[in-house]
Amino acid sequence: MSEITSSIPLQINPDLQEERDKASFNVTELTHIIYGGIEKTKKRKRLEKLLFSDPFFQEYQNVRAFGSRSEYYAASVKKSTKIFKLRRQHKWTDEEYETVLDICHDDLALTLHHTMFIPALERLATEDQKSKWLTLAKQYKIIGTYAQTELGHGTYLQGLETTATYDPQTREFVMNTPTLSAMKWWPGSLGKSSNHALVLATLIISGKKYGMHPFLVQLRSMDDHKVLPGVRVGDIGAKMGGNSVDNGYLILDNVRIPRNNMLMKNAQVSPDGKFVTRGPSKANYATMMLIRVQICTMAYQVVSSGATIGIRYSAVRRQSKLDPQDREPKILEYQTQQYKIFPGLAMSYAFLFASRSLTRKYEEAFAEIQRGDFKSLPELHCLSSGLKSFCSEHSVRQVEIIRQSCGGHGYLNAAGLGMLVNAAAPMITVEGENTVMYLQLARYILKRFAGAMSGQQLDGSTSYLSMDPATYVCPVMSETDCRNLTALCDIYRYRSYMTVCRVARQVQHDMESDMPQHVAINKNLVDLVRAAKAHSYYIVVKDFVEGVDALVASAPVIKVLRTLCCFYAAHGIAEYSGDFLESEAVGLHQLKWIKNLQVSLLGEIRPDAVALVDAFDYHDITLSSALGCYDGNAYERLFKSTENDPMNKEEVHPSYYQYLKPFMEEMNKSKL
Ligand SMILES: CCCCCCCC/C=C\CCCCCCCCCCCCC/C=C/C(=O)SCCNC(=O)CCNC(=O)[C@H](O)C(C)(C)COP(=O)(O)OP(=O)(O)OC[C@H]1O[C@@H](n2cnc3c(N)ncnc32)[C@H](O)[C@@H]1OP(=O)(O)O
Ligand SMILES: Cc1cc2nc3c(=O)[nH]c(=O)nc-3n(C[C@H](O)[C@H](O)[C@H](O)COP(=O)(O)OP(=O)(O)OC[C@H]3O[C@@H](n4cnc5c(N)ncnc54)[C@H](O)[C@@H]3O)c2cc1C
Repeated sequence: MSEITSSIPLQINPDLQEERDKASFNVTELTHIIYGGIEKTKKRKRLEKLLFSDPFFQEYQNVRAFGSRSEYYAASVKKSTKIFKLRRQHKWTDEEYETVLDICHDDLALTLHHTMFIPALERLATEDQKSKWLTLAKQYKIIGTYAQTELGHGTYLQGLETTATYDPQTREFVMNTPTLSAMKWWPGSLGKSSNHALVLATLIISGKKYGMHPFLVQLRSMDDHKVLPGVRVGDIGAKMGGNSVDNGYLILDNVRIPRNNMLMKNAQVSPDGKFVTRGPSKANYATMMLIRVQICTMAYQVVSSGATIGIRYSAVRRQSKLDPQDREPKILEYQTQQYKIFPGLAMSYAFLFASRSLTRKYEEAFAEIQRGDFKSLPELHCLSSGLKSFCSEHSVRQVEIIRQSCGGHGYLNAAGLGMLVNAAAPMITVEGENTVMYLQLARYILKRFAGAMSGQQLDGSTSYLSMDPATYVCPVMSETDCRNLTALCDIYRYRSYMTVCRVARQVQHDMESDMPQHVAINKNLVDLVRAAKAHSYYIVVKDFVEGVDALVASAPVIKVLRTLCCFYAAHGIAEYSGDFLESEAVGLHQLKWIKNLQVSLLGEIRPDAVALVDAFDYHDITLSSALGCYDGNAYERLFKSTENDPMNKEEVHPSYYQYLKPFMEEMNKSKL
């Protein structure tokens, strides 16, 4: 009788325990640093316990893995309502609620209500409107979404075709999506869940257009959820990932809403149809900026989740031979495996520090904006656009590399990596497609560079553009200098400077050659994006170096983070060596030393790899991965996961009786 069972051993896989025993630092200390202190770690643990003591969260994993789209959506609505109820019951603060979203990896059907609808009301509504709509939204008496993108336009907001035409006779707006391409298309939680939507539409008064403004539109009856007259709404179909969310379409046909349903914090329409605006013209774009900042944090969560799975699995998987006399090694011993996974590990910590720094800047600027001071807005818009693009692009790419590094098992849903890649992929597109956002940053950098050239003293993230390039000497003079974090940061800064300088001069040259500005810009778009990427890379490295330098922690924790930071910077130089050489930020000697360092750091990180991902402290249910579980019993968990597979419900699948049996009978009878 076979001894193979699907029970999970109670003990930790010894291969994983061995890794934990040899860590050079205290994992709990690093966990507290990651979560902002011991109290926050404790609070998160309390919330995890509260959530995951409910068996529903375990069952939810099965529906997600094996249910139909409709079952998955229904389970996710249930999950959303459970969490909303708990939020009210326990009077969670916004911060506690954010923590719950992180713990759940946020695949909530009703996610848009909290991530965009409420923040948009907070930013775009007047105090009077807030006391009505925001209160209702926070009490879940209305459920809403943010409906901006249309079938024909997502990026180019001036091209949006939805109209809100003011009728002074009735003091109402008449909402229309007049063409096929005007229908709203994509908004999350729109198709089936929301009964209200914040619709972004072009305001028209007496035939004149006044730009894009937000309008609160009721879509469904509050009694029976039926769609209201003049409204057509539905789900846009299955996606690559994120299928718990009902991204929807919306057609509006002469839907009338009261004048007060235009959110009027930034612009007002008086009862007699006078338009008045205050603040900058882009004030209505505020919600998008908030989410761009949050996407950087999500990118950290995505890549750190991927690194946790990849590293734990690589520590328990044994394959092939290194020493012919020895047993098969853990695949984590292979230098190539480290080379595939450790960049994601280092990136996790880089993005942790960068997203923290960006969030702090956002909060400071937001407080100023609330006081009517908009001076930080352009810098924040460009910084958040660049970092949103950089962090999403790099994290999604890195998690896919980690998925591949797990061999065949990485391809199984039970590994959790495919789902992670597919769920995270839209970070590249949402809240401004990455190329477009990089170009927003490039436009800002070019202006700042021109300012610096004309003698302006720059401040903020672009202050380095006033440097005198003639004073630059590569700060790496010897192989040991390569470990100097400030020197590595200087190399990134100079590479960015030169990349910006080159494209700025090229654009200027093209325009002086009588090329129209838009032609000159389009001719240089690739290099403009390159400049924005170089600037973003510099900012991330700088934030990482400064974050580690400012840390108050034990020597072993600082040492391991400095090693990771050094690896992150060295790896980037090696990976984009062409750019660094071309900009003369490094010479061939320095490049060789840095590449040597990059590879030798793999061996230095290796003994702490498991401890460094343990420090992220992800709950098994959060990670949702047979390969990445804390106990390292990957094979048992893979086998266990097959129990829930509906394919294994019956010994003989119904398709046998329907198709295979008659086919076999026919074949057996055949004389051919
Ligand atoms: C959701 C929570 C999740 C939590 C996760 C927790 C854990 C996760 C871990 C693991 C699990 C895996 C899952 C991962 C999660 C992945 C989830 C992904 C889904 C998230 C769902 C999000 C919902 C998405 C919502 C949306 O997408 S809403 C729609 C967003 N749309 C856009 O962003 C449109 C982009 N376009 C624009 O912003 C603009 O049109 C433009 C391109 C910037 C140009 O603007 P335009 O007005 O047309 O241009 P100009 O007139 O030329 O003006 C330019 C001028 O304005 C300045 N400007 C532009 N924008 C701003 C601004 N926002 N603020 C300030 N200034 C601005 C610009 O700089 C120019 O200035 P100058 O003229 O001075 O140069
Ligand atoms: C999962 C998901 C959830 C979403 N949720 C919401 C939501 O809740 N609410 C909402 O309103 N929207 C939502 N969206 C829509 C999203 O905001 C848009 O898809 C996004 O802004 C990109 O716009 P687009 O689709 O028009 O892309 P396009 O602009 O059509 O991009 C296509 C290509 O054209 C290029 N391009 C476009 N313009 C330029 C330019 N000026 N210069 C150079 N290249 C350019 C882009 O780089 C890209 O390669 C969601 C989308 C997804 C995928």
